[in-house]
Formats: sequence, structure tokens, C-alpha cells
Amino acid sequence: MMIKIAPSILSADFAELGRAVKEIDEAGADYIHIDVMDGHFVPNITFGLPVIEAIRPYSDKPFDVHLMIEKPERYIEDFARAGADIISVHVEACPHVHRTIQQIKEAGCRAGVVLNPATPVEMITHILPDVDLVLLMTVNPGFGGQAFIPNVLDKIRAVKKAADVVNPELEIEVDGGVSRETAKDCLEAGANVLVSGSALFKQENKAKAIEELKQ
Ligand SMILES: O=C(CO)[C@H](O)[C@H](O)COP(=O)(O)O
Ligand SMILES: [Fe+2]
Repeated sequence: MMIKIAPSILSADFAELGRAVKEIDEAGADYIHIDVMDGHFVPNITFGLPVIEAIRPYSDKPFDVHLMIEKPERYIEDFARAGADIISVHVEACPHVHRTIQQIKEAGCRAGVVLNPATPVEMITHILPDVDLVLLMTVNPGFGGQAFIPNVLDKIRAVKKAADVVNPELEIEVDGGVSRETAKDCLEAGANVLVSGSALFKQENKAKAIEELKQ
């Protein structure tokens, strides 16, 4: 499957967000990864609907919206209208995750489901055929710049193995602590979408950094 890089704008300069989105678009980002946090599901607050709407004109690349919010079903249509192309919800935040996935598709978006590092893959086995993407957190969600949790590699392999049988088109995305070193392990384990925040935004030459991650 094609390797894709999804820079996380969590590490961008928020005072210059439009410019940052344009910069990573032109540097070859495949998706623009957007971390929405509510200060409740995770211990941090980032940004929401009006910010997504405001940055939408700065890139034509798919907006990959990672919702770290409680009861995300309340806002699916709003995020679709604000410009999301992919909406991913945490299984830990969704008691009726199958219903929420259908809701995302009905809103015209691709649907993703996310697992925290300690949540077993078995939690999503039964919805693998229904989702377009599985996002495996490789840090505890809430902040950029944390250390990669290597145990998650086994979960990548397990999702890949199951997806090959029931949903071969499934994208497997990893998020948190992805760098040149850890990217290789994730790709070998079966991931094809790499989120990168702090490691990428630290680099002056974003195009080179994106290309290096792919290699
Ligand atoms: O979802 C996230 C945090 O909850 C971010 O996408 C992730 O942390 C990216 O940042 P970094 O690459 O610096 O770890
Ligand atoms: Fe994220």
C-alpha cells in the first residue's frame, strides 16, 4: 500500500496556522492531520470547528481530523461541514462506535477508528470491515513530542493480519513519537500512514523531512 505522511499541525505555530498548512502541503504532505482535543477525553485543549474552517482554503489535501473528544457523535456533521475529509473517533469515547462510523460515512467523509496504546485490538475486530482507516496511538493522546511506545508494534501487526482478510484496502495510521527511527518499524509492521508532529516541524526543510520519513 502507498506510504503516506500526515503532518500534525499540533506542532505548528498557531499564530501562523494558515501559512503552516500551506507549507506542509507544498512540501508533499499526503494528509493534513488535525488534532482536536476537548480537555475532557484528554488533558489538553487545542482547537475546534472555526479553526478548521479557517485553514481549509490553505490546502487541497485531505484533512485527517483526529477527534480526541467525548461523545464525538454530537459533532460529526459539523466537522464534515468545516472541511474534514477523514474523521477518526476513539473507540474509548464511543459506546456505539458502529453507529458513529455510519454517521461519519453518511456525512460524506471517510471513517476512522482510533485505539489508545492500552486498548486491545479486539475492541475493533468487528468493525474492521466498516472503516476506511484504523489509527493506532503510539503515545498516550493529549500532547505532541512524547516518546514512541514500542509495544504498539504488535498491535499494528495484528490489525494488518486481520485487515488482509476482511478489508484489504484498510489504511493503518500510527500517531505519536514517529521519527525517522520509529517510522521504519511501523512500516515494517504494516502501517502505511505516518503522522508526524514535533519531529517534522523541527526540520527547516519540510520536503526533505517528509521524503526521509517515506524512505
Ligand atoms: O494525536 C496526537 C497527540 O495526541 C498527535 O497527532 C501526535 O502526538 C503527534 O505529535 P508527535 O509526532 O510530536 O508525537
Ligand atoms: Fe493525532
